[in-house]
Amino acid sequence: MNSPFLHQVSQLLAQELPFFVLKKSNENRVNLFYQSDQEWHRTTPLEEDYIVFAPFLKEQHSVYIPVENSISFPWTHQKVESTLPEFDKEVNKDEYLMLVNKAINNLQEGDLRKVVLSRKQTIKSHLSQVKLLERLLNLYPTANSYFFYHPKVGAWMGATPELLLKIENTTLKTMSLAGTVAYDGVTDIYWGKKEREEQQLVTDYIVEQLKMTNATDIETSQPQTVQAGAICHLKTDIKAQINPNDMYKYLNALHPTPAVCGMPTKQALQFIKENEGYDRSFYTGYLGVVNNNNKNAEFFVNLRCIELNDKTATLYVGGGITALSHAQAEYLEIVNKMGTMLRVL
Ligand SMILES: C=C(O[C@@H]1C=C(C(=O)O)C=C[C@H]1O)C(=O)O
Repeated sequence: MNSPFLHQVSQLLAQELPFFVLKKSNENRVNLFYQSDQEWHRTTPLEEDYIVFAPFLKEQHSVYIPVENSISFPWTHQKVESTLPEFDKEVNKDEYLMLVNKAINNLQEGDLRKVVLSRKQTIKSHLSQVKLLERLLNLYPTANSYFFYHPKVGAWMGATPELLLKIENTTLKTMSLAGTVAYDGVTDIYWGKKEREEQQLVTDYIVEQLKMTNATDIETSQPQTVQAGAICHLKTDIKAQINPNDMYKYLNALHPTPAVCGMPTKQALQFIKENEGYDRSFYTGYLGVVNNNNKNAEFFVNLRCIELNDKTATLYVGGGITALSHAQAEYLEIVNKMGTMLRVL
């Protein structure tokens, strides 16, 4: 059963040692990586394998965990209560509507074509961190679920549908994920113009960025609907051939994609910094495992995530705004997205 894994996690938390848990989509194993001291590694470790937990802003520090110890445990999914708890939907609502309307004006007039705007909300949480992790893993078997802890940085967890970058020898895989509707039992969805254009913009950007890194044989799939918990997104798979020694070149070229920042990147970043009103920290950053001196690596975008503090959890959610957006609909979208992590709490 799952208790040896959960026991190990609670010991690491009690000892205040940095660790990272990853259960990839549809896998029946959960991987635990941990460090035996409390040092905050701010540069890439010399070890062959390491964890990266990176913030949204490139000027902020990532956290690296050299993989000195790693254990893979079997995970048996168990049914858990998953009703949406009561929560105050009005918190920050007016601020968000104002922010989105300001962005829409800007998008209709200036050079900005898309900007992703988010908000955060802090909620009381009575469950222990280990219990929350157990619920997360049981609730979202098809997501990429993670838990990150570092005594000098804090604890974060999430269930993300978005791959930022996967490198396997000379093959690179990524995806363009944007466009959101509530899932109501069917994935045969008619996507509107706003969503289709917004997602295509992300695909085009990724392909252009890959071309600039000299990746070759770039292939894109047809956009398709994917379900992520109670919502659906539009996704295009992208594949290319690369030189695995240049992993950081590709990572830098892709992050942050217009799926989490906007387009053009510089103007979108400026709009976010000047108007969002808080530091996103690790939300919309990325996380993952690097093996074998960068030859194999996999990074996910840090979405549908929470930051855990003593008895509170801070949820972060956002959505892409374009000139075709309606503020009220965008607000409903982020409320829906909040449901993913609220069901865990
Ligand atoms: C920014 C988030 O999600 C991103 C924005 C999306 C959208 O605007 O439709 C969809 C998927 C993600 O790329 C989030 O969930 O917080």
